[in-house]
Amino acid sequence: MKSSMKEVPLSQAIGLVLAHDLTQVLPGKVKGPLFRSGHVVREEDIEPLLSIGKEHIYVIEWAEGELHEDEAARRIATAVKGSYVSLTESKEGKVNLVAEKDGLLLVNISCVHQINGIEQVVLSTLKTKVPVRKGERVAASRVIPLIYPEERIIEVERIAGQGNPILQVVPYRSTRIGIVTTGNEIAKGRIEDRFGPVLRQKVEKFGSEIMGQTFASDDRKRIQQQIRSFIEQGADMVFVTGGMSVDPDDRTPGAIADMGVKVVSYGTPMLPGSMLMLAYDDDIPILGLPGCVIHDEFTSFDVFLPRLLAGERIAREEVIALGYGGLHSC
Ligand SMILES: Nc1nc2c(c(=O)[nH]1)N[C@H]1C(S)=C(S)[C@@H](COP(=O)(O)OP(=O)(O)OC[C@H]3O[C@@H](n4cnc5c(N)ncnc54)[C@H](O)[C@@H]3O)O[C@H]1N2
Ligand code: MOO
Repeated sequence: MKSSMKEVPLSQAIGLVLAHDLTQVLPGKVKGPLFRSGHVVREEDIEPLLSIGKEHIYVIEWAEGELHEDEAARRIATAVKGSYVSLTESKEGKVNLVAEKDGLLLVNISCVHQINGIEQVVLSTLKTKVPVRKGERVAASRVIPLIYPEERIIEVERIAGQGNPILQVVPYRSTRIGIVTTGNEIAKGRIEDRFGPVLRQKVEKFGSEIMGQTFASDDRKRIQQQIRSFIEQGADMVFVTGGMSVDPDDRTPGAIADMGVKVVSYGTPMLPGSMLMLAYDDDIPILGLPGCVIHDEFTSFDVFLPRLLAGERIAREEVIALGYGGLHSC
C-alpha cells in the first residue's frame, strides 16, 4: 500500500499538523519557510496561508516503506558524511553538511555521481580538494517528492558504505616552511622583496608558519645550498621564488631539477601559475614559484598549497588535470 495525502480545506484545518515546511517567496526579500513541518494550524495562520496560495493543507497517512522528505534527506546526509563533517536540521526538506574544522574537502566524485543517478535524489557538493573553513557548507542533500520510497535511500546507503567516505574534511597539518628567494635584483637590494610577505600571509591563513627566508643570487649552487640548509634544519616544505621563466639567468628550475630530487612537473597547465614547478625530496615538497604569485591573487600555487598542507602527495596526473577549467587570468 502507498501513503496517501488527504486534502483538508483551510476552514477545517485548525488544530491539524502541517506535513511539510511551507515556503514563502518575496523576490529580493524572503525565500524561506513561513510555517514549519509539525506546526499545529491556528486561527491566525489562515490569512498568511492564503497569502502564499494555500487553500488546503494535506495530512499524510503513511504506508510501510515510505519516508518523509526530511527523513530521506537526513539519511542521505548521514550516509555520505565522513570525518569532520556534521549535519544541520532539515529545512524545506534539505539537510546541509558543514565542515567542523578548517581543512581540505575530499569528495568521492564517482560515488556522488552514482547517488545522483538514483531517481529524484539531490546530493550537491563543493568540488573536491578545495579548502573549506570551519562552519562552511560543503554539501546539501534532499529528495524531490514529499513522500519517498525507502528502498532508494537504502541504495544510497549501500553506495556510501562501499569504501572511503564520500565527503570528509582533512584538517591542515602544522607545517614549517623555508623560503629561498632568488634574483640578483633582490639579493643586491635593487628592489624590495615582495614574496616574503605574500607567502607568509597565505601560509598563516592555514595555520602553518614560515621558519625563515634566505636570499640567493642567480646562482645554481647557492640556490641548492639554501634549499638543503632548510631541509637540514627540519623544514617540512621549501618554496623557491623567482627565476622560473625562460631567460638563461632564470636558474631556479635547473637548480631544483639538478639536486637529486623527484620532479613531478615543471609547467602546470593553469593560468596564472603555468611556470610553477613541483618536486619532492623524499616526502618534502619543493615548489618553484613564478613571479605571478606576487602579482595575481589566485594562481596554481593557491590550488596546491592547501592540498600540500593537508598532507596530500600530488601526482603528475593531478597536475595535468588542472588544465581543464584552469584558465583564470593572465
Ligand atoms: N618569453 C617568455 N616570457 C615569460 C614566460 C614564458 O614562458 N616565456 N612566462 C611568463 C610567466 S607565465 C611568468 S609567471 C613569469 C615568470 O617569471 P619568473 O618567475 O621567472 O620571475 P623573474 O623573471 O625572476 O622576475 C619577474 C619579475 O618579478 C620580479 N620579482 C622576482 N622576484 C621578486 C621578489 N622576490 N620580490 C619582488 N619582485 C620580484 C622581478 O624583479 C621581475 O620584475 O615570466 C613570464 N615571462
Ligand atoms: O606562471 Mo605565469 O602565471 O602563468 O604568469
